[in-house]
Amino acid sequence: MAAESVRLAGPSPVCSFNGSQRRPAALLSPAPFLCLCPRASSVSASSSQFLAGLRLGPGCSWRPSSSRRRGQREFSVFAMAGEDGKRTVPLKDYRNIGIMAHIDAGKTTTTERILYYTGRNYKIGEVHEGTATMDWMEQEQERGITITSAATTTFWNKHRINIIDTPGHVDFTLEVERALRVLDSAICLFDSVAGVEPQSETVWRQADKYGVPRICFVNKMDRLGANFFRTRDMIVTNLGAKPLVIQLPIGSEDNFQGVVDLVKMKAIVWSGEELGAKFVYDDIPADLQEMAQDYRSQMIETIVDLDDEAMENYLEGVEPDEETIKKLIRKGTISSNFVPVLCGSAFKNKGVQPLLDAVVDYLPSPLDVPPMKGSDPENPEATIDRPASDEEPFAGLAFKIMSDPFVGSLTFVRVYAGKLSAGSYVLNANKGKKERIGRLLEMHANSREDVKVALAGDIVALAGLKDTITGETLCDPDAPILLERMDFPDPVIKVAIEPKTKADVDKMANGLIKLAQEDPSFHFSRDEEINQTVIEGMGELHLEIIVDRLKREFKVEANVGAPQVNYRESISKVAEVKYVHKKQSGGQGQFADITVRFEPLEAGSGYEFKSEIKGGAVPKEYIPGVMKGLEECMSNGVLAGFPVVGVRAALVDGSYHDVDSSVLAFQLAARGAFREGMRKAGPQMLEPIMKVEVVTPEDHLGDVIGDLNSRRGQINSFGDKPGNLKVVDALVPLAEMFQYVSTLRGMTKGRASYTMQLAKFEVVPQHIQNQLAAKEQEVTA
Ligand SMILES: Nc1nc2c(ncn2[C@@H]2O[C@H](COP(=O)(O)OP(=O)(O)OP(=O)(O)O)[C@@H](O)[C@H]2O)c(=O)[nH]1
Repeated sequence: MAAESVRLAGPSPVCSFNGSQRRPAALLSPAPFLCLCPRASSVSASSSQFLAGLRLGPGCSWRPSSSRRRGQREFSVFAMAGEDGKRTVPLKDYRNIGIMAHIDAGKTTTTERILYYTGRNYKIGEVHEGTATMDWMEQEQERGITITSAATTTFWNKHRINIIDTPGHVDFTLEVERALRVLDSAICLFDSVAGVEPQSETVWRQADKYGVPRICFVNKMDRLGANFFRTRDMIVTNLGAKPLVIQLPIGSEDNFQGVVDLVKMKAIVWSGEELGAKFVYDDIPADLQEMAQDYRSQMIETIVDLDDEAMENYLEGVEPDEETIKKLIRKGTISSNFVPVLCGSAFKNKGVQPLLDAVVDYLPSPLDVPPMKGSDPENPEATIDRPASDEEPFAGLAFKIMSDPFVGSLTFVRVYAGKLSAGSYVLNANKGKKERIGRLLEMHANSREDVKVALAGDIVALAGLKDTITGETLCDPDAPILLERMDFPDPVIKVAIEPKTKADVDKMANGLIKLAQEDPSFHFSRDEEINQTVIEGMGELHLEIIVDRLKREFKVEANVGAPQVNYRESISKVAEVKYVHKKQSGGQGQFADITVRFEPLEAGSGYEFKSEIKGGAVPKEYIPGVMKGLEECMSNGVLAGFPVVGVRAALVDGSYHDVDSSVLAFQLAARGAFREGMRKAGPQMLEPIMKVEVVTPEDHLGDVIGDLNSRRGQINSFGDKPGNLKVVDALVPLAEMFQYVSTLRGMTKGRASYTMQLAKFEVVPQHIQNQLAAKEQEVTA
């Protein structure tokens, strides 16, 4: 039987309740409130008994949710928008944050602590035990990795914090991309032993792209080889960022005790009791005083630069007070002048509460970031600003679709402005279609609570949408706005997949459609001629998870082929072709005459079309036919049928026939021009080249390098890591990296590890191009 206890978890106004005998008398400000009932049967009785007579403060309401956890039921009483749809937490007290880092830096572990100290969870879920709330997918729990970003909401010091925990593995980079697109700021985590790792660099650049202000948390200070200052230096050298050290570690490795808070000039020390919920402010240890003074001076010199008055006072010998220091750190963080750096050990429950304080103190609310920009769907040239306010017309972005066994599918939406009510109609501005909002749900990983209204700044899941896909805008039908679309990475690998039995055929098609709706970085296609389905994704792990989900969620047994690289085709020189499509068979004939110039574009670009037609040589109404014909061919290059990139096609001249010309005739002419033009323009195949980092004990260094060389690898640099480890940086074609994980394991007895990510596309060596082209001819013969 559960203990009869009421526990105040952390300094925020949050209570957890275990058992049903005692409860606090009042819930005075919006806060999550948990009631844990040990047996499902006692749930309704205990929750209503427990809640009866609970005094509620202004704007507070409660709603039971019923998520089942390990034989218990959990009820959360969660005050959000009041029942009347009025705001309970001012927008200035919202923080929409992401947690991002290299694989295994401790994102999920830190999020679990955040949920515990804020009272959202009544106990800490551990990644390695498969009990982390945020890693709710079976595959995540088994593998101890995050695959899909999970959203949750919690409260700290009366601030509402919406959190998205993102995956670190590069195969799931889309999840990071979409989270950054809709969040206002981020915590960037580092492993204090490894420092800034390759995937931290990638997510950092992604955050730069979206202009997301961030704070850094140097985690794992308890690990052997932990080095706060080395990580700080790597933030400068590897990320080109300006760190602002606002905490120093007290001890490290086994002796890590807490942090020096350079703003308050106090030590914060955890005794290890109550899973880190208890900590004390103390004097700075004598041996750290000089260093603390030094770092505080550096911090103050950096921040007074942002304010003339503070600078003047400082030059006259007056230090800013605590309030001014916080105000200036906030200003510099939001304007991305610097990144505050904190430290701790999430696993040993040290440093997380000050990290939450920093989120509240330094990261922006939706009011502190520039208003959302969009365009008028009727007139794409006209830009519209939609400031974060409940009074503005509703505008939100669908950033994630998740299939759900109970409600079909859930569409995650960031509300930028206005109000969204369950049962109302919104406009999908991309499709020009109205959608009805069935249910509005506030998500806590995979459990949910129904809400009636969502307001500016909220992240909610909508049930019942029919046509909306990731990246589309939902808005007030009376005030249409089109928000900027999201970018999706193109798949780099593919495998053939075949259902094992006839019964699996339809189930597989259905499963693939659902999975592709959820994940825009996953594609599939079916070639009826050779009766083959091909799935494409970001890496071996990505496709492995897709196949596993097909099996578990859609009960599809399938045979999977060997992975293959998704090559691209491009051209190396300019070529111009004239193509005449002419057919005369009885009645009306077909006539289209076009001249198209094909030009190579710079690496990394896609396909562009432009018309240089003058004097109506090709009438306007036929030009879409040319565009369509060329576009259709772009997915199927002339060498081996791979997608074509880096090409501009310019329609430069042509002629038509008054009776026999049609859009279709121009479309067919464009296809012919493509086939001829691409062959003349020096077609070539491109392959993905991966940036590979291998960390290996020194005694296996020779084997690792020899093996990389045999994979057409180009070794770029060597480095050292604590623990007598060597780091090898290399560029290797993806085609040579399949199953590398098992080779490396075998070669080094499991002591080496590696990460890789896409660096660029490069021309495939001629002999391999010939092999690929020959293979394609065999398949199509
Ligand atoms: N010693 C130590 N281990 C930690 C700390 N934080 C996390 N870990 C461990 O590191 C491993 C990875 O932690 P996660 O929280 O899953 O890391 P993650 O960044 O969410 O990983 P992905 O989502 O898979 O990228 C787990 O075994 C954790 O228990 C820490 O502060 N100290």
